[in-house]
Amino acid sequence: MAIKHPTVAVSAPGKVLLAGGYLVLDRKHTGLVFGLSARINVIAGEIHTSQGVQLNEIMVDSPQFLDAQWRYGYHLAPEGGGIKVTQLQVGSVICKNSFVETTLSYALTYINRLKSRHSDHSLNPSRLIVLADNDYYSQSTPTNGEPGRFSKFTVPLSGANKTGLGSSAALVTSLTAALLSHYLPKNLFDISSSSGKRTLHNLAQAAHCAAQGKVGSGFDVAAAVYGSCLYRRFSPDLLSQLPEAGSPGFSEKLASVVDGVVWDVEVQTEGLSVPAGMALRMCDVDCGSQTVGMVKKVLAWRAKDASVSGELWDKLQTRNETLAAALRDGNVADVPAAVDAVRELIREMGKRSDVPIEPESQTELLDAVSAVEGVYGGVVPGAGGFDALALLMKDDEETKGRVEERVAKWSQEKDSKVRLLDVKGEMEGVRCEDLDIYSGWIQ
Ligand SMILES: Nc1ncnc2c1ncn2[C@@H]1O[C@H](COP(=O)(O)OP(=O)(O)OP(=O)(O)O)[C@@H](O)[C@H]1O
Ligand SMILES: C[C@@](O)(CCOP(=O)(O)O)CC(=O)O
Repeated sequence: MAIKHPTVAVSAPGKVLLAGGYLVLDRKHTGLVFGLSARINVIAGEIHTSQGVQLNEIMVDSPQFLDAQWRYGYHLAPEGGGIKVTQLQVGSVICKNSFVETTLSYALTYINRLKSRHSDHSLNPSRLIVLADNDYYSQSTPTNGEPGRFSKFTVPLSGANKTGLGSSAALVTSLTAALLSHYLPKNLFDISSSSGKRTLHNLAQAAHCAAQGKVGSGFDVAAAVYGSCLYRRFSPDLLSQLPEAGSPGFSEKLASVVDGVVWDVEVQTEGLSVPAGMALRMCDVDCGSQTVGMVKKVLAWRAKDASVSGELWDKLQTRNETLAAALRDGNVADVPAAVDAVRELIREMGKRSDVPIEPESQTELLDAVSAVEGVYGGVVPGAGGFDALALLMKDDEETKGRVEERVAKWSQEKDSKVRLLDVKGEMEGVRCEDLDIYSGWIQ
């Protein structure tokens, strides 16, 4: 008899790298990573088929967007290749979602291996629904009617302008967590336990790297699993022996990477927080400019000018740690100077590598917003560039109002669109959710 799998919902937060961009790519250094209140939610349930109908299908829906349904058939690949998923054509066009597809192959392969070791070979069809908080996409993206927590957009996912909050990492993490929670009994996977989080982290990192076609530092997946933390990356070699999903031996190698080896990643959730009464908030800057290849260029400079760049990175690491300590220890008065000290070296790194990490327009904007009463300072987060700011400010409506006014004035004067998002820094990582939150979205 087929086992009934429960309908479950999980959510994982977005991220911001407040300090440690580029440095965090090197295990020698750490990053100040914050989880965000904007979450990607995934609800997993069974597909009920008519009696006698046998189908192996997984359906993933992102009902906030047009044409955002991805359907896959699945089968056991030969020679230990694990579960191979193949996208099914719905209608006349086939629209791919590599993050969804790769996550399904990775998670289902892992689940199937664990289940068969416990003499349970059922991998029933399932349906997954993805719901993303509104701040992941720019307001310029048209919506249908009054936006609730989950807006309905009038465009496909590819037409929505992202705000850079790490949607792919939060998606891969919550999709993996939803699949594990749906298919596995609690004694084999429990999202609230530390071993459950470790399994989820390792599996989601592997799937995310495969889907994006490169091994980054992984701070975004760590934020999605663990929330805010001081982060030291894993050695990239850990993932280098993994063959392509579906190829011979994939299943065993994946299990060994997830459970068989000790990861050298360090995630200190006690290492980072914001003082009571302070909030970390984000601004979306929509000025139409784009910078590609920033990481490549900074790393090329790091290698070429090793002694100068090494000294600069060490100094910046110390300043980042000073900022983390001021925040963690609640030394509010020390925060503005600590932020400025970090920014000074970020600008130097930008100048020396010839990369617009904190370009002049962002320097001006940061200085203008930092002068607003109640703002302790701000940075260009992550890789930097033109499109976002992270601000540390008083967590009250008056300060929020003043910042909104300042950025509105800036937008008018400079002909660029700057907007304070609703999202805030949050400590908690992945979690189970009550199904009630999603009424209207799940039938
Ligand atoms: N709501 C969603 N439903 C389904 N897939 C999604 C959703 N949101 C994001 N994705 C997947 O994540 C991809 C976007 O990932 P990408 O790494 O480009 O952006 P990001 O993670 O938001 O950006 P950044 O790393 O700059 O923060 C989409 O192409 C899609 O595959
Ligand atoms: C430049 C880098 O250190 C940070 C990129 O951060 P973001 O995607 O700009 O938030 C790259 C990485 O850590 O993978």
